[in-house]
Amino acid sequence: MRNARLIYNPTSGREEMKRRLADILDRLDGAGIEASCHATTGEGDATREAAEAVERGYDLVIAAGGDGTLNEVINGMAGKDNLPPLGIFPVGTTNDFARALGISKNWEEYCDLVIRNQTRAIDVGKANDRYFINIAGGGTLTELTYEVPSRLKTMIGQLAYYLKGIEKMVSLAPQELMIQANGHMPIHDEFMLFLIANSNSVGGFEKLAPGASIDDGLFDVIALRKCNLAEFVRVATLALRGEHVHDKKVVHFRTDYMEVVSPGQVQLNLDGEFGGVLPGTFRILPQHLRIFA
Ligand SMILES: Nc1ncnc2c1ncn2[C@@H]1O[C@H](COP(=O)(O)OP(=O)(O)OP(=O)(O)O)[C@@H](O)[C@H]1O
Repeated sequence: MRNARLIYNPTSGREEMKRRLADILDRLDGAGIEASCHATTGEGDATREAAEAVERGYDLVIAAGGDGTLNEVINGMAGKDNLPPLGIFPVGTTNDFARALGISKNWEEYCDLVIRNQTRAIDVGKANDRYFINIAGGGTLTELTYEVPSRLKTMIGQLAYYLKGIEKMVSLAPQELMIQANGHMPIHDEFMLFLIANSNSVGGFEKLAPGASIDDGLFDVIALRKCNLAEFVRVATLALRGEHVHDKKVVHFRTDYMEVVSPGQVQLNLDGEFGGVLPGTFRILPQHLRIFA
């Protein structure tokens, strides 16, 4: 018998977990996995529960929700020793990470994968004292992720960001950044945004970090230098096809550690959530977490 802790957000997406819960528990139980459940009540709850689940020595943890819930669960688990593997039921409005890992939305198939104990180890990013799995970003343009309405994202995916980006560019000021990365010369310039990608699925833009791999022990860093609206439209259009990385306005490199500072106030975005402000140190924890996938 394996014991599991299932942490789910009852409000995620179309409240799917409320309908599915009994069936999921049944299927796991039938295969010798006894799961106890916790329905989250609000912000921060999933983090506390996940940390406790690790401390109490559960054999596995399952997070059910959207990227917000998953980010909270990862923040409760990462950094600890003897981590149990993590399962993900992607029932949120945005499920970028599950998409990046090819995790099935079919709950029966996914239960069977958990039952078979089929896992892969993935890198986890650490930004100052917080963790992320998809992406860390900074610069005014990254605020897009808060501004594009969920419904629009679901309907038209990456096009929603593209359109909002163009709309926002009109009022945007670049920010001065100093970037120091392991294995690279320091860079000091004005940037519209910088992205530190761990996976290649970012807000529906699957080609934003086209070469990023979730288990290579490296971040793919993409930064857009100061540019005007016409240049932005060119780069954004190239980004739809993953060809922006060769543009002269784009800085692209791989690293396992970097520091970013700015004389201005630059907000950080971690997996789509507000993540504090610069200065930031970004470190990769290679293959830190096993995921059922
Ligand atoms: N019971 C609850 N009621 C309201 N909010 C909650 C509850 N439990 C958790 N939350 C919060 O809801 C946030 C979003 O959840 P999640 O990502 O699972 O859903 P989602 O449907 O994908 O949402 P989003 O519209 O943000 O993509 C979480 O970060 C969490 O802080």
